[in-house]
Amino acid sequence: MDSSTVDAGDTGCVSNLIVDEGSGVDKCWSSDDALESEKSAEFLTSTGNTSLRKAGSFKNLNHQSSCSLLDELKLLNSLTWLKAQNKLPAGLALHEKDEYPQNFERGLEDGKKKREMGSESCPTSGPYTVQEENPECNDSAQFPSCPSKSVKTLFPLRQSKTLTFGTCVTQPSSKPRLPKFSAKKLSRKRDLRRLYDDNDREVNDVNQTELNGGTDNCEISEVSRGKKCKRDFSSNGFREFLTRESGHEGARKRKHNSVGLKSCSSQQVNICYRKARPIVCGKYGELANGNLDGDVPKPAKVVPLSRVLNSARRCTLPKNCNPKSTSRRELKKTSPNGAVVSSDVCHNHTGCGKINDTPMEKEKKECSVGDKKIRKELTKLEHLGDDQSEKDHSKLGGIAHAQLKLKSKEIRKRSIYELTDKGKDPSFDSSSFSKISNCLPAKKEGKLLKTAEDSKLGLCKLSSKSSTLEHQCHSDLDSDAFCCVCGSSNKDEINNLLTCSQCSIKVHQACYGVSKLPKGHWCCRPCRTSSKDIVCVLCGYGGGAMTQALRSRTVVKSLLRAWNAETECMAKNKLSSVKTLQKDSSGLHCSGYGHQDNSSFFVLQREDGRPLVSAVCKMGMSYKFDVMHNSITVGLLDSATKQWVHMVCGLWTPGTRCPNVDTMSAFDVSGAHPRADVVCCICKRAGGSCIQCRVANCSAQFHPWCAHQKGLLQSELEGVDNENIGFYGICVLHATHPTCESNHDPVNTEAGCIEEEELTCARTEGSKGRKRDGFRHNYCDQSKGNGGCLVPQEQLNAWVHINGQKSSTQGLPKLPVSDIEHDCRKEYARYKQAKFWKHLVVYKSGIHALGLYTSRFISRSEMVVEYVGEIVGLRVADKRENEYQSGKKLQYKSACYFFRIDKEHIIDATCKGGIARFVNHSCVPNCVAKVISVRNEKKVVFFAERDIFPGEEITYDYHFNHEDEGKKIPCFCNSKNCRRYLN
Ligand SMILES: C[S@@+](CC[C@H](N)C(=O)[O-])C[C@H]1O[C@@H](n2cnc3c(N)ncnc32)[C@H](O)[C@@H]1O
Repeated sequence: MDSSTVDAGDTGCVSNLIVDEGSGVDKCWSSDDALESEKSAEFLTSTGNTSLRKAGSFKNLNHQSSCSLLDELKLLNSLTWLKAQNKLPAGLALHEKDEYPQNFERGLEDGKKKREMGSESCPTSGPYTVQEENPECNDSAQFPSCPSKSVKTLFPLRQSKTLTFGTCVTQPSSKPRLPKFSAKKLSRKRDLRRLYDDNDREVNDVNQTELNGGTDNCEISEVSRGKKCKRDFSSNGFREFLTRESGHEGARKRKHNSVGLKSCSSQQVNICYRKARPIVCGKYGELANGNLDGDVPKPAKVVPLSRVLNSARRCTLPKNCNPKSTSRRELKKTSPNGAVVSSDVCHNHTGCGKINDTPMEKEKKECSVGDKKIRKELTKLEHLGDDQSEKDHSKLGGIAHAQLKLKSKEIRKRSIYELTDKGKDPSFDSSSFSKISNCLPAKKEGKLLKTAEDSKLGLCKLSSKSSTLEHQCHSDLDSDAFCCVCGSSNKDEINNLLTCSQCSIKVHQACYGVSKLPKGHWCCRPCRTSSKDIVCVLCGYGGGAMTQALRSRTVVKSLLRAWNAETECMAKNKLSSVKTLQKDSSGLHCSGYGHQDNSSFFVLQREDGRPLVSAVCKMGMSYKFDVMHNSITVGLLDSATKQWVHMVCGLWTPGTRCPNVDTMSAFDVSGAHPRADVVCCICKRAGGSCIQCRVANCSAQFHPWCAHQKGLLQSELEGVDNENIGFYGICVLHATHPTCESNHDPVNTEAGCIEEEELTCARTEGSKGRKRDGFRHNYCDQSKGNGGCLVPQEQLNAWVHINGQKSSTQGLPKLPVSDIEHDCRKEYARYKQAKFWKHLVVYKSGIHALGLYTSRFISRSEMVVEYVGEIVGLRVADKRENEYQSGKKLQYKSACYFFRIDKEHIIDATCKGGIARFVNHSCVPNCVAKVISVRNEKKVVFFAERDIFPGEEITYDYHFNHEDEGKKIPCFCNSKNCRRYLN
């Protein structure tokens, strides 16, 4: 049992402390232990990571907070001394009762004795003592980080918390008299405040414990005074100092401040009152005064949020701005000088072309400088071969070409956006589709257009516009050079973008399995084999990069069945129409039904004898005949005909395999299970292999190929060691309106819930609620039929193989890092750099007790906040949960601050945590929580699911496990589609 004392240094927040459980002995250890360099330490500090350190490793402590505390104390001490010497600076008064308390040491001694007698420690006298920055510390002996002895002589600014076996036991401070300064001399206070620099607010401990300890909540303070009061309230001395400074007026104001929602006077800019913390009482969490010692509660003086927002940085929407047109991309575009500026700054530019005020300008500068810095840092990392580096990605092939893919992704995002907007617009035509169909070879574009001519949504229609559209498609193709598989235009010497000399499609070597750069012309496989009119056996569409399909009989049959179902339908109901159509279709005649393996279909023949299969699509009430002549129909009569599959369909369709990992020259599609009755929600055609939208409860199904056209495909690294890649698709609706209610599919509801719950969720009330523990480590089983699939190992091998070959000369092989993962990390770095948490405020919530609000515009997919707290194992979490439930602290009983990050770990933000602990649940949230990995550390990060406007409360879906009646927690999210219960 190690009796090391650990210290919370840094800036007040003991975030992501890792409290592990061992063989009966809980250990606290620091994630900083894993730090390899000073730089990493800095990074962690700036990112608000744990500051716990084992005893003996305090060398690495960030002295910032202990120094600022020290400085404060020194200052007070000095003032006392100065007063004794009659040398107090002019204008500064120090009353006797405010002087440095001489009884402090006695208080310390008392406290120490008590602890020695075991009265305040955990019965098991845990081996570690965790000192929070924020809680008051009354024992300098537990402050090994304080370099100066003077700490020992300081008055009890803090109340310490002993964390033993995962238990927090509050040690009441020996409350000595605290210094009180003249109310007039606020300038001195400013000096003092300077000691508390405008540091990372998120990393401030927002511990809202101590009903009687009176720790203020820095975020609450911020509500009323914006930035001014937000700094380290870890020091009660400082608070007291400020409080008393305000003199009688402060006292008067305190009367109106009993709930403590607002601890800053609205008039006295720099004053924060020391208040009892608000607590959440009762089952539904009514706010109550934290002071339970008989004070008559006074009504809270609640400052209107509008005022808070006004006093916070101004990020108001320009009047003429259309909220819908605020995607980051667009905002960036509208920046008048063309500079890349952060979204909130750009926001002011949107439609207005001017910046409102100087702070905004400053912010803009900060942000763009921040952006630059991040970019620089990332570039540096990339050059250094960091695992996030783009170069490594590119080594792995087009799929992993994150940096430039980002560009292409953004283009896609915009395209989706435009599509959606236009989709709503009756004037929408397929031009948007053509814009994003840039991977279609010019030659084959027309083919796709033809085959999709009857679709109602998105696909180009052969109409009077068709020539224009095709022309547009072609010109898009001319200007862009994107890989047909991954969508990236990136290329490098080891992964070239090849162009087929015949059909002009472009593919990365790695995406198509071309390990050697061909000398001279290169041809794709269908062109090499002179295959004409080929269509993919999985989706029925032509165009794009294809490879051979093996064992395709079943899928072909299914496709034909789907087509034929429509034909049959027509035959039964509209036979006369068929005849009419036949007559109308020059050069065609019907050879009647064909039968093959119990499935029947029309076989139509041209006059020259070439076989055709008819397909009929509904077009309103009439039927239209669409005759196709393609590799599938030809294959009906000639079994030697080669069948083909899109690389994209091969990769994204569950059940396919790639037997030849060297060349990816073929996919075995026999494992795919197309359903003839499933209609693709993008092209509206039945048949082919569809995947389901990855959003839980969404029953939308679509062909991977159709989704690819719209940039709706996603791939992510998964598994504990990122050993798997999950392939997903998202429907247009959820890509553009993530919060939209899904089509409720009763068949898939349960599965959807399981998946969603296992994604990222707050822990349920009660440990036995962890029915389905675990983050999605392995999608193999769960994802089937739910939109996701794991790529078979062979396919992965293909990528790794080609990379391996290259990397033997070019560097270490690395698994591809998905775009999303890369983007998340990049976004995380950007967020930290720009300190975006500064725009978040804690304020009374309409949903429950306190909530987190934004005072700036946050565009969709931006990082909003990180959920920080102590990382504990399940056993510790269970123990704590019991303690919280049975303890005195009411707010712990009624609110859950646990967030499960994976099978074994939970972030407990109950006692120590960041502002994300105030994020309430909503059934229609504006954020989504994701677990991302930053330097091998798991982080829980909230990303905006849609644009969030200043003044909106931040919410996410808790995904609590379902509980039986009686244990249900009513939901007060007030959303239209509220599920009524949290669990
Ligand atoms: C992490 S806390 C959220 C912050 C909390 N409002 C506070 O003031 O500390 C989570 C708890 O808030 C409450 N809560 C959050 N969202 C809620 C909702 N939509 N309806 C009812 N209670 C909610 C639940 O008691 C839940 O256990």
